[in-house]
Amino acid sequence: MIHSLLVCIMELLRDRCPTLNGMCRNLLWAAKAITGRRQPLSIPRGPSDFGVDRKTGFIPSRPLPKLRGAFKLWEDALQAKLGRHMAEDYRAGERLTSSQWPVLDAMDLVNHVAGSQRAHYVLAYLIHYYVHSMPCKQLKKGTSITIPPSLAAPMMVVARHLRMAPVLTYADTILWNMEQINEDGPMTLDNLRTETLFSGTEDESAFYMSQVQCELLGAELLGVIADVASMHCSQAKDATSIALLSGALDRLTDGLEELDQIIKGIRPTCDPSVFYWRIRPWFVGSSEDHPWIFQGEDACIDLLGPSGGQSSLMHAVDVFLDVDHELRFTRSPAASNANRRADTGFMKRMRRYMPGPHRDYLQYLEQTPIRVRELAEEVPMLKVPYDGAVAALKRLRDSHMRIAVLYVVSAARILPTGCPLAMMVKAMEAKGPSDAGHSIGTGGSEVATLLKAGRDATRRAMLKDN
Ligand code: HEM
Repeated sequence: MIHSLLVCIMELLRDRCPTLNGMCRNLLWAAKAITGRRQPLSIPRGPSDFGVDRKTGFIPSRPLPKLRGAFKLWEDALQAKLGRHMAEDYRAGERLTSSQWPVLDAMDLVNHVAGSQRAHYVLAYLIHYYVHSMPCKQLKKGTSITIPPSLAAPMMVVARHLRMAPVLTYADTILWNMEQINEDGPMTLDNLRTETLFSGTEDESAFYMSQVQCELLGAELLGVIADVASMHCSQAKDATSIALLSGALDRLTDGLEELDQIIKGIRPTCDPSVFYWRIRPWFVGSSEDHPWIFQGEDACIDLLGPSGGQSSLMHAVDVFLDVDHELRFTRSPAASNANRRADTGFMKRMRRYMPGPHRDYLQYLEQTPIRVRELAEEVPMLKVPYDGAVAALKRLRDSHMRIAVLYVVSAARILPTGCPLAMMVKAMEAKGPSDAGHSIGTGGSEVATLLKAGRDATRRAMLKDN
């Protein structure tokens, strides 16, 4: 009885007094949990509980500190074999001697999130280096590649702890692969640089940094999304909230247009041929031709390479605008045959490569009471700003598709001469130039079909056709 009264008072306070909104919301959930009036999914939380920073978004608020003590062994290897010297090592045919290394107990790292993340990052780069610098003769089609226990065992421990795949991911290459130029300076683009490069080229750094730029800009978009997520349903249709939502959608549109400009700006700084032949081969994960085995561990399924499809930022925008990649809803214009043939589960699968808390954040956003698309269907004033944001996301996917076709499909047709890469180039040469529309991306997809399907799914979210 007292608890129910408490719930009523707090509902009243929350609706009447916006400044107490956050506090009341938390107390309400707790009170409802006690009274059983409504089963809460979890205590409501904010972005920071999921490792999302107000200023840097999914990028940590500071670069991950280097590992110390016994784990410095991995750091030193990364520094010596990879870093900016890796391309030369590769030419010299040097191999990581990790099979002679001790098997370190990574349980000592898991109490510290940044330590686990750093270990995942260092080990993932070392594992990809180990695999892709293997002498060609050992790599006949169908041969499996065994990752030695010194790399496999600690990687499995940290990957399980972080609830992400034990392989190089978007988090490793983009979110965690940076250092500050001036350590006392801010986490802004002009004070950051890439830490680890496979090819040692400026092109690779530019490829990573363009995505870092997207993620940093994305922090602002995540702020807009978080503000809407914290609104209460009963407020959603009052005049103030509609004006706020409309403003939020306009800000999202502007941000997506800026992301579009960043993607369009990649071309002068990253050469498509360098990307395709000298950078991308290092990203390849386990494949049917060369399945990876983590010595001493059960079989792993999540072992594809890094992909922009693993960017939690892009997923958050999709969730917010209710883009239906899986063709669950009947929307207009109807999905084409090519759309239906595409890998409609790709985006969902890519979530397994994200750090667990980032994936949880997406789930949290999916469960927030305000569904912007449904609201915009009901409230005429929201239709135009909602469609504007969807149109901006569609334009971004159009630009991205053009870039991906240029960098993957077209670049695959021109074989470079004298390229130093051993295993992957040989394997690619044996396969021959790709057919447009059938190039397989690092995420294992048919690139053009997949990206068109994503663009069309975005287009179908627009209300003016539905
Ligand atoms: C040279 C630059 C880029 C190239 C060559 C490129 C290439 C690709 C390719 C081939 C795919 C297909 C899936 C796969 O195989 O992994 C893909 C997917 C994706 N990429 Fe990129 N990408 C680039 C830049 C970016 C940037 C800057 C972002 C922004 C964060 C991004 C975000 C995405 C997303 C979200 C997907 C999933 C499909 C979709 O949402 O449409 N990419 N990219």
